[in-house]
Amino acid sequence: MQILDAAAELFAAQGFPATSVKDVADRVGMTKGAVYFHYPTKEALTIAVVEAHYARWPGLLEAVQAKGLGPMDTLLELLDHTAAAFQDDPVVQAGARLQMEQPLPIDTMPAPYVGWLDLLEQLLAEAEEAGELRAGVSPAAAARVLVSTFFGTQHIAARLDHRAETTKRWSEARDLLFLALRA
Ligand SMILES: CCC[C@@H]1OCC(CO)=C1C(=O)O
Repeated sequence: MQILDAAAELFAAQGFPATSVKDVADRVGMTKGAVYFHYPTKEALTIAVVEAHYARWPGLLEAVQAKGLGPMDTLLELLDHTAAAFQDDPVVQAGARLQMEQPLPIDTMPAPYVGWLDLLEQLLAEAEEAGELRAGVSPAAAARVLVSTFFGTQHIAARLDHRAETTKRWSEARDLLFLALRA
């Protein structure tokens, strides 16, 4: 197991305060010194986990775009796979929990939400170009609604059922939202 994966599992399960570098070292079967060789501080390891959370999305987007779907279906498929990642991927789960806990100075952590706001606005603008977005719907406003809804859905899933129902909860929100978004 990689150090980052072990840290993600611990951060996802018990959060930043309750997780020590020693816990990570024990989980990955290394000494603390070996972990510190790769990540000089707990804070550096924390930032690396949050960065790894965001690094998941470009590859997922590429995989979905390779299916050659229309823009609106690409958007829908991307968010469905993202919901599955929040349900099953400890790195994604750890990044989300760390962004909620904000254990480090705000300017040392990646900015939350902005990557998704930009990407979804771009995909919705492509949908508008293709005549797939309901007339009068602003891609920027729709992106904000989608990000807020997705964030809230994954957060509630985390608090109410340890993320076991994330994809089910997202599909409920998705079905209603896309009724309003599709032309
Ligand atoms: C896609 C909704 C936004 C997403 O949900 C949890 C979280 C963690 O902060 C996110 C982010 O920062 O982009």
